[in-house]
Amino acid sequence: MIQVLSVSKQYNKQLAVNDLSLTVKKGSIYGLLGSNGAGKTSLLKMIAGINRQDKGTIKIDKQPAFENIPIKERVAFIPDVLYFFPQATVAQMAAQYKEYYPNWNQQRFEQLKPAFKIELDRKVHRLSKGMKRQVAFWLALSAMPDVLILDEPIDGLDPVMRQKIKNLLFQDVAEREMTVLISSHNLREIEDLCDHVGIMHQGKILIEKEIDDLKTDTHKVQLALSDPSQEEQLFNKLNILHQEKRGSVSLLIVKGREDQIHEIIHSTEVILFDLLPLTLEEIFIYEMEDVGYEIEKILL
Ligand SMILES: Nc1ncnc2c1ncn2[C@@H]1O[C@H](COP(=O)(O)OP(=O)(O)OP(=O)(O)O)[C@@H](O)[C@H]1O
Repeated sequence: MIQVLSVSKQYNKQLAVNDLSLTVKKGSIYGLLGSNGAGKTSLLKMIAGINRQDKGTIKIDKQPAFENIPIKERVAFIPDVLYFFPQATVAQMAAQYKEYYPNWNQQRFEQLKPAFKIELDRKVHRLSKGMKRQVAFWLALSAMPDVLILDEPIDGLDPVMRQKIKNLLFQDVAEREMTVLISSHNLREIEDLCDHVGIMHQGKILIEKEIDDLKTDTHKVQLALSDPSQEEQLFNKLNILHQEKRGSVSLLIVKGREDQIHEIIHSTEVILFDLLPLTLEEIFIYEMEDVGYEIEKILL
């Protein structure tokens, strides 16, 4: 479990992380979304125990994260800019990981070989960008971490490899309750992976949601009433996030249980009534509109 409490980080005059709190439960996959410069990398480096926060506390399984060797041995971090030892081959990098991570699983490393199809004697710095990223995943997953922190991990991976890696992550989460924190600019890239999503902006988490709740809780409603004068009274009974009018048809984004929305709307005579699911992207856009932020760029 990752617990971040009131954490701030400043570089010279630049406040990168601003009094931020966040919890990632054991065995869950948390997607941290945010535009360029939102503070994602700064936060992940502190959680990975590489950088120290100026204020607040960061704990992994109740232990402080910063430079805590027993904790770092159970945490794997794949940064946005990858680092491998100069001139090292894949096999040599694996040997280094084996030294560092007590839970390194050589059998798993061998088992994953066909998934990545990269020869062990290849020098990592000569591999393509996407292949380097594959090696980073191969090593991290063979280290059997309890916590996996991924900074923009999908960048440079082809669609087949993205799917393979997503499946491997799901497997580790399901089988041994690995906890995953993953940052991205793009909701679509990670929405099928995460069970929680938080949106970060200017060093703060603006909104944080459990995906299953969101999808069952927010709906798009198209509606036309026989008697339009009853609209206001009806709308007051609904929890409306967004509302627009197209001719005589109202388009509403409504929060609440589907059966309750049906019951409220059918208390009035309707000419047209449709209740449709929303994409996660739409839900965030409407939710953010509700708190007054323009968030579309992060979500597209
Ligand atoms: N080492 C550093 N020295 C000075 N400023 C820094 C340093 N690292 C980050 N910053 C600043 O902190 C802010 C947050 O940067 P950070 O890299 O954490 O954002 P990010 O959300 O990961 O961005 P991106 O999506 O573009 O990678 C930015 O304004 C950045 O310029």
